[in-house]
Amino acid sequence: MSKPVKAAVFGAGSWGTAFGMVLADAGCEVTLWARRAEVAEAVNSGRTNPDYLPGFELPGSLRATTDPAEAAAGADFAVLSVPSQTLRGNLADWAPLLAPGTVLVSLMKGVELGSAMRMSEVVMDVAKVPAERVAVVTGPNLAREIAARMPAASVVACTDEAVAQRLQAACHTPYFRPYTNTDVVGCELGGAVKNVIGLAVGIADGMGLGDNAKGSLITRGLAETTRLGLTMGADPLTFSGLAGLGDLVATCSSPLSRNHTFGTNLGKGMTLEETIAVTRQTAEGVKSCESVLDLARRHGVDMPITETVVGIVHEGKPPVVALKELMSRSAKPERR
Ligand SMILES: NC(=O)c1ccc[n+]([C@@H]2O[C@H](COP(=O)([O-])OP(=O)(O)OC[C@H]3O[C@@H](n4cnc5c(N)ncnc54)[C@H](O)[C@@H]3O)[C@@H](O)[C@H]2O)c1
Ligand SMILES: O=P(O)(O)OC[C@H](O)CO
Repeated sequence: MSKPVKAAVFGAGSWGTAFGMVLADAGCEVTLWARRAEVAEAVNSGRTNPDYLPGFELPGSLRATTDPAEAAAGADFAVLSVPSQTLRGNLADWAPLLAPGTVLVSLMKGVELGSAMRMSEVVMDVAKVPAERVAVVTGPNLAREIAARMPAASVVACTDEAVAQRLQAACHTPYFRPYTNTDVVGCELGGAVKNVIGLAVGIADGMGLGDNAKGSLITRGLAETTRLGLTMGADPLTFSGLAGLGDLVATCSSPLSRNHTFGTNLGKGMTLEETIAVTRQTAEGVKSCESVLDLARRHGVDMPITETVVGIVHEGKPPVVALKELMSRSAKPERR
């Protein structure tokens, strides 16, 4: 009998815990690193994570620890699931603990502020590993639905298809269907920009702008994501797949999305401070809208919806003013 695949999941928030369940259900030996002892204790003795996934029973084979060395020991995959803006600092501590063959897997959907790096680039930079040792999991994967073992498809991306296939096998369950993709750039951009578009759609929903506005924002959001992706060397077909359209649809239509909900609260008239105060989990688009816009400007790409979101979230622009500006941009052909 072959020995079970070992996975370390760093980050016991909603997605780290839910993806840890997926890996455990797929037959992996999973150790979850939690920042707080009470979270590790709840996972180990109560099989729950009440702070992030209340009401879900975790598999007995999912163990937790606060010791990163214990989690990292012998891991085939080191799965990273912390907020994008803290990854660099966290990974600097964890990378020395990993064995030379460990594949680093990013679950994160953000772009680093300041450097405008995608998460796989931050991983390569900090852990000093080549692209073939870094994989990305992305797609329409709302953590609470996955934790309820509701059906979902996903994308496992790595420049080395054999590595993507190994990870695919390690996380394939009857309810979680991962597809491989070698377009890491496109997959990561799809995940990061959909959070920004999710904010925009949430704002529109909060303002009561209707479903035509929602459809228009999703479609034009995908257009600006694709424009950026093409300039950065991504495969345009990635954006009509799970990492692009699939994730946009899930995020922009679900009350479970933190980005969508954050936007809805802003659109209803809450201030930024009030919205932050009621948001208990990571809404990546709030910070990444600025780094995505930075990335777009570095590549000379026009991203009007992203720019509008930055205006509302970071520059105090009232949503009604931002809407007027967006709608009064000069007329143009759809495909340019
Ligand atoms: N929740 C989802 O449905 C979902 C699905 C797909 C992808 N993602 C992505 O996964 C990533 C993680 O999101 P999440 O939903 O698990 O977030 P979360 O807010 O639920 O959990 C974040 C985790 O990171 C930890 N953390 C926060 N600051 C930290 C720090 N400075 N150092 C170390 N740990 C820290 C928290 O304790 C928590 O365990 C994000 O990039 C998100 O976009 C989330
Ligand atoms: O809750 P959100 O907005 O971070 O979205 C979660 C996932 O990325 C959906 O695929």
